[in-house]
Amino acid sequence: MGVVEKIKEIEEEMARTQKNKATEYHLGLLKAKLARYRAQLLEPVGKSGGGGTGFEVQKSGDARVALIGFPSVGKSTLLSKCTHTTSEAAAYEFTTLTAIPGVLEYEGARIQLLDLPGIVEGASQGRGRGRQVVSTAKTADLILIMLDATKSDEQRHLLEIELDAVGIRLNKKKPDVVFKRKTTGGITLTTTVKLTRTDERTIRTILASYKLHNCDVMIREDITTDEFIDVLIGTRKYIPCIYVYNKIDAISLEQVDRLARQDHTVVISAEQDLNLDYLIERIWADLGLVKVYTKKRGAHPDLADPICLRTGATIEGVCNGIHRSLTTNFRYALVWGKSSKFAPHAQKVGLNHPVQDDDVVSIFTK
Ligand SMILES: Nc1nc2c(ncn2[C@@H]2O[C@H](COP(=O)(O)OP(=O)(O)OP(=O)(O)O)[C@@H](O)[C@H]2O)c(=O)[nH]1
Ligand SMILES: [K+]
Ligand SMILES: [Mg+2]
Repeated sequence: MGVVEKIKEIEEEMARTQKNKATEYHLGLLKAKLARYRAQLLEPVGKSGGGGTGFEVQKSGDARVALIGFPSVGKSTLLSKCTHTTSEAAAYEFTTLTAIPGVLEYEGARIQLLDLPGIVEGASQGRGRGRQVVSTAKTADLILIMLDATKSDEQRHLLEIELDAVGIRLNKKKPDVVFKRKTTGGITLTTTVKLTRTDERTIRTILASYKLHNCDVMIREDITTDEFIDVLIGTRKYIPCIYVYNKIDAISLEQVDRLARQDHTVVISAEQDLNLDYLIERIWADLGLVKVYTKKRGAHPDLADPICLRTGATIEGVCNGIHRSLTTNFRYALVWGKSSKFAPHAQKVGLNHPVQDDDVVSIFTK
């Protein structure tokens, strides 16, 4: 039996099994099995297969945002509106056949916006170019799931399933679980909270099914069985996502209102230029970018031209944001703001010092 059939068999068994306390443990086992087979499905077949790889577009700018959606929802129209790049848009499906990058400039940030081919149901299982598209989504710092507001709401769920199947977890934090493999000593399982959505027996069964007989597991959050499996698999990507409903010019105000009230959702019309400024604001906010102001010795900080960096960026990033040569000639930096441990006074720091939003930085060179 091939992997696809095995997956189908497990899914059928799971559908047949009633969900209750008595079956929780058996279902956990099935889920673990399912996750293993799914992972196999995504492994590249042979050397030339490359099933798991995305499009080869160089990352550039401060962050990457990927446009994911069914054909003809308006992805290319949006790219052409928000960037200086033109991506062909047309009324027929699969107009876009490859990844097209554009640059979105906002608040001193240069954000790479990636237009991608439309995907169909089953994309993650290798149908069409879909697998390449969902693999590219994995490289994004933010995913825009683009939906046609005139079409049924089911599209949203179908896309989530495709992204979930390649290990992308949307708008979720990594589960707070510490997992350490060991060579001996058996399993030490500690929990710092009461587990209400899974239980120790299920966790132990899953560990056994992965042949993990020696490890430390510390669970610090009320996780589900699925989340525990994600931790074991370890390659999950936790990516923020905005659901973008396009073509609101073609639906009633009541419908627009209903869509706009959903979480993580922005409603737009790419063609009619409706609400695009708000979408860009939301993209910037959800990327969690950090703005840093530079200051020359004896002068006031330059508030007009901040440097934009990713959360977690360091002084080295600030240097590169000003000029490449600064890193080579770097002596030390002074920082004022949240990242200074002597705030409100400055701290003298090196290249590895992480900066925070609204910091002011002075660089001193040789
Ligand atoms: N009514 C309306 N139509 C739109 C809007 N945005 C795009 N369209 C139309 O939708 C069709 C598809 O647009 P595209 O930008 O090619 O869509 P796409 O998602 O890139 O399509 P593929 O590349 O084929 O996947 C075109 O006929 C556009 O004119 C909008 O805001 N309102
Ligand atoms: K199209
Ligand atoms: Mg397109």
